[in-house]
Amino acid sequence: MTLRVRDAARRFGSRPVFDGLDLDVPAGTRLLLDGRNGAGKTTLLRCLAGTLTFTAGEASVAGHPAGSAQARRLTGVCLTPEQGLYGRLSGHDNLLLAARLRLAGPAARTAVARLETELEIEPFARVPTERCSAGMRARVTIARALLGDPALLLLDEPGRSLDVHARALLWAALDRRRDLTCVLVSHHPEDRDRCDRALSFPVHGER
Ligand SMILES: Nc1ncnc2c1ncn2[C@@H]1O[C@H](COP(=O)(O)OP(=O)(O)OP(=O)(O)O)[C@@H](O)[C@H]1O
Repeated sequence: MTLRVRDAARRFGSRPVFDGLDLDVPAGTRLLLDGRNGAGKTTLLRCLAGTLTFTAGEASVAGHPAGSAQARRLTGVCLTPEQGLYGRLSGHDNLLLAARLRLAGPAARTAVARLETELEIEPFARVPTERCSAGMRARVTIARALLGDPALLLLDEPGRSLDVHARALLWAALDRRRDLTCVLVSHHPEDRDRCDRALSFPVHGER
């Protein structure tokens, strides 16, 4: 089981966002999170990525507690597609920097080159990301999340800034990685058909 969540809850102050959440997501499954604005989708992704903790309950990635070093190594994260990049560095250098945290020198360069080709980043790969458009930065951020062949990919509205062609590139990249477990937030109706399951927010388990 790539992702397992047990009786998980998150609240902000006294306000519950979700509770009683149980999930079992096998390898290769695509799980869509949907629901209205503010319902808690991003909060769950952040808890799974380990940048936020659950108030109660627990989650694991391939048996490792979410947020642990082992789980983070297995998790590709793209929570803010246009952000989280070093603006003065090019997309290529951002990718290389991230790749070197996961892979040895030559393997890092090879992985970056492959993803630049796959997501057609080469035309703008050497431009500082602060001078790139939102869609260009989103493509670099998605490539960064795919570095090192993660077991779990967390995507928060990846199509927000992508044009039709870039959206097709993203889905083709996911199709090529059939063992990759993907949890994504999307408000695009066609993305529902590309996923195996959906979880609708708000989520409040049985009490
Ligand atoms: N750091 C925070 N402090 C307090 N409340 C927060 C914090 N982060 C999120 N919230 C609240 O938690 C709720 C869920 O937010 P979240 O971002 O998870 O929603 P979402 O389903 O992803 O929404 P959207 O579709 O608009 O992206 C919202 O009411 C939001 O105001």
